[in-house]
Amino acid sequence: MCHTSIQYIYCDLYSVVHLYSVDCLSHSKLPEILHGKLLNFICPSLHCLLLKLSLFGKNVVVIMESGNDSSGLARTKSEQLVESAAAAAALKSQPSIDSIGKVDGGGTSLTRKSSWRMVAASPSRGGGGGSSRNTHIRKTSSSSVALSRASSSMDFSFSFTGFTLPADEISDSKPFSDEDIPEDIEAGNHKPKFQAEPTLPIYLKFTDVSYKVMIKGMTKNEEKDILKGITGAVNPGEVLALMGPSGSGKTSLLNLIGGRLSQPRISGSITYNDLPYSKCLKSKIGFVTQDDILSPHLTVKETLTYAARLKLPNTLTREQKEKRALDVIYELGLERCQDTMIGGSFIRGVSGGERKRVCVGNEIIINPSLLFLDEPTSGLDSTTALKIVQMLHDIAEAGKTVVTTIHQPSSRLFHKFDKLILLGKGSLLYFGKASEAMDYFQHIGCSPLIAMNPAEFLLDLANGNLNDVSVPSELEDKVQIGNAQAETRNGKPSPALVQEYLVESYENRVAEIEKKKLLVPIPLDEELKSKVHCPKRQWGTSWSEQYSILFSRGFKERRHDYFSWLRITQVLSTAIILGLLWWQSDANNMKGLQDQAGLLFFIAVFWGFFPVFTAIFTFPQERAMLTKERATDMYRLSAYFLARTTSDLPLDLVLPVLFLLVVYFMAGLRLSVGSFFLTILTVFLCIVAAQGLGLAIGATLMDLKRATTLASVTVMTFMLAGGFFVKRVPIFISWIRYLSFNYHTYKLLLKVQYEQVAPSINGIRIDSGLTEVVALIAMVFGYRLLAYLSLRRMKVGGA
Ligand SMILES: Nc1ncnc2c1ncn2[C@@H]1O[C@H](COP(=O)(O)OP(=O)(O)OP(=O)(O)O)[C@@H](O)[C@H]1O
Repeated sequence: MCHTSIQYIYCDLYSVVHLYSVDCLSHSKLPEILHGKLLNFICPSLHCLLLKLSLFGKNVVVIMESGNDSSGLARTKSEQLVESAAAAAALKSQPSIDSIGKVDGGGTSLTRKSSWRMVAASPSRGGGGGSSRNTHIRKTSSSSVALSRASSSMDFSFSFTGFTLPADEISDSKPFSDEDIPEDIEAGNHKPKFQAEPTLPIYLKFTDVSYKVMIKGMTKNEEKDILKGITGAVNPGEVLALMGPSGSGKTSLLNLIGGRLSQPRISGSITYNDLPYSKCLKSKIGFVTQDDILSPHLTVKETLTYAARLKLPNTLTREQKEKRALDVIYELGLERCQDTMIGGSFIRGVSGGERKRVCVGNEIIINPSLLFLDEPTSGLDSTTALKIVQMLHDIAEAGKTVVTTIHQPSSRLFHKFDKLILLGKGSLLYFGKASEAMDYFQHIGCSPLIAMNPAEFLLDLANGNLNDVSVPSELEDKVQIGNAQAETRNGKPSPALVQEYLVESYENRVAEIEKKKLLVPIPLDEELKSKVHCPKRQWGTSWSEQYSILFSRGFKERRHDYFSWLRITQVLSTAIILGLLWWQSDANNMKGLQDQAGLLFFIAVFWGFFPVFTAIFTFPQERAMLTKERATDMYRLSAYFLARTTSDLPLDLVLPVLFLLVVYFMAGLRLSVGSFFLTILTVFLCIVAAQGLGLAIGATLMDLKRATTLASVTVMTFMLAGGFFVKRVPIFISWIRYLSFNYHTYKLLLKVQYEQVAPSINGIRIDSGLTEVVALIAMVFGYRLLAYLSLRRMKVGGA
C-alpha cells in the first residue's frame, strides 16, 4: 500500500550518507519500529535512530544507523531501509523532533549526542513523480557517492554536527540519479585490463605468529614481544586490512607475512598455498612500503618504464613492456603527470597521492598474485584515499590477494575491506570479516554510544579507551569492586584492563574456531599449489639486459649531476686559481721545480679527495631502493653494482679533462701531447681508485656519519703519507704510503713531468712507474670488490 511519497536521507553513524527516494511503503508495525529504534538508541546495544523534522514545510527524515547487532547482521541494508522508510512514513504524522523526544524521554540525549541540525528535501521532487524510479532503493556503494555528489550540488556540508543547507536552496535540491555518480569512483566502472590477466592464486595463512626483538640496553639486553600469537588468513579476491594504533605491530606483521623478515625470533607458521615461503615467491609478491621509495629525478613514465623493463619476463618484447607501463599509468590515472619528475624533499615533483600511486604502480606492473601495502593512504585526503582503496578492491576482484595496513580509515574506506585484523600492543583483538567487526564488539559488550566511524571506534578500543563506548559488565564489576589499578579517573576501566579483556574475549570466543578453519586444505590442485615453491630464483631479464637498463636508469637519474653548473664552476674556478698562482712556472730552476712539484701534489690530493666523498654517499643513499628492488629479485646485485659504478664514469672523465685543460697550460707544465695525456690518465686512475675507497667505506658502514668520519681520517692519512709533507718517515710506519693513492699519483705525475730532468725530486725517486700503476689498478678493483662483498652481506627482506 502506498502511504506517502517521501524523500529521506539515510545516514549511518560512520558518516556514510545516502539519499533515498521511496514512495511505496507498507509496514504493519510502524509504531513498534519507531519506539524500538528510539529506545534502542538510548540503550547502548541499539542501532537505529529516526528523526523527523518538519522544516520549511518539507517532510524530512534522517535515519542513522550505528552498526548492527546480531539480528541486524542477518538483514540486508535495503531491508533495513524499507523498515526505516516505513517508520519514516509513520513519522509524518508526528509534529516535531521534540515530540519524538517525549515518546521515550530520550529526546534530550538524542539531540545532545547527535545534534543533527537540519536535513531537508522536497517530497514533491524526490518522491512526487510516482515513477518507478522513486521506488528504487539504491545500493550502498553507489549511494555514498551519490550523497557526496548531491551534497556538493546542493551546497550543504555534512559532519557529525549535522548538515547545513542554505534555506533558499532547499527547495531546489535535486534528486540524484545514476548519471550523477562520478565515473572514477563508482565501483567497478574502471576495470584494469592487465590486472585481469590470470595469476597464480595464492592463499595466505598465518597461525600463532609471534615476533620478538632484542633491545640492547646499557647494562643488559631485553627481549621485547612485538607480535603475540597472531592468526589470520586471506584468500584471492579479498582485501585484508591490518588495523591498530601506532606501534601495535601492523608493519611488523605485514613484513612477516610478506616474507620480509627472516630472524630467529619468529615463531608460528606462515604458508602460501599451504607451503612455506620460497624465493620464487619474490616475483609473485608486490610490496608497497610505508615510505615512498622512488628516484626523485625520474619522471613518472620513466620510473614505471624502467620497472616494467626490469621486472617483466623476457617473453615480452621491449615495446610490450613499455606498453604495460603506459597501461599502468592509465589505470592509475597518472596520465596528466606522466612526464613530471617524481621529486623529493628538495625538488618539487608530483603530489603525495600521485607518488603513492606510482609506488603502487611499481608493484602491480608485474601483475602480482599477492600485494602487500603499508599505509597506502596515510597523508592523503579522503577522496584520494578512497580512490586508492577502490583500486585495491579492483585488484583483489581480479583474483589477487591484497593485504594492507591502514591507520585511520574513513567509514567509506572501512567498508571496502573484506577482512580485518585489529591489533593492540602486538596482540590480536579481532580477525574476521570487516563487516562483522562491530557486531563482534557489540557482542562482547562494547558498543558505541554516539555516532562513530567504525574505524575510530575500533582504534579507540584497541587503545583501551572506552570513552563514549559501553563498558562490558565484566569490566564494570571490576571497577565497582574498587580495584584502584583497574580504574581511571573518570570511573572507566584502565586501558590495560580493557586490552586484557579484549584479548581474552577473542582468545576465548573466536581464536580456536579461526585456527580450526585454517586447518582446512585450500581448494587448489597440487600442481597449482606447488607453483609457489621452486628451487631457483626467477629473474625477469638476462644479466646483460639488467646491466644496460640499470646503466641507462643510473645515467638518467644523475643527469642533473653531470651537468650541474655548480660542480663545473667549482672545478673550473679551482683550476683558474691554480693556474693564476702557478702562472707559467719554470721547471728549469730548482725553486720553480719545487713549486711545480707542489702543484702536482695538490692535483693528486684534489682528485683523490673529492671522489672519495662523493662516492661515500652512493650506497647509503640508495640503500632503501636497493633493498626494496632486491627483495623482489628485480635484478642481480652484480648487474646493479657494475651499472652503478660505471654510469658515473663519463662525468669522472669530463671534469678532470676540463680541469687539466685550464691548469696544465696556465701553469706551463711540460708541453708535449704524450705528457698531457699521461697526466690525464694518471689523474683518471687516481679518481677511480679514490672512488673505490669511498664506495667501500660507504657500503661497509652504510651510515653516512660514520662513513664520513672514517673517510676524513683515511684521506688525511693518505695525504700526509703522500710523500710531499714528510720526507723521512720512520720505518715502522713507512708502509702506509703504499696504501696511499695520493702517493702513487704524485709519483706518477712527477715521472711524467720530470723523468728527463732529474732522477729524483723532493726525495722521491723517479723509476719506471710500473709499481704505481699496478698499485692504483689494484686499488681500483680491490676497493670495489670490498664494496661489492659488503653489499652482498647486506640483508634484504626474505633473502
Ligand atoms: N627491530 C625492532 N627493534 C626494536 N623495536 C621494534 C623493532 N621492530 C618493531 N619494533 C617495535 O615494535 C612495535 C611495533 O612496530 P610496528 O612498526 O610494527 O608498528 P605499527 O603498528 O606499524 O606502527 P605505525 O602505525 O606507527 O607505523 C613498535 O613499538 C616498534 O618500536
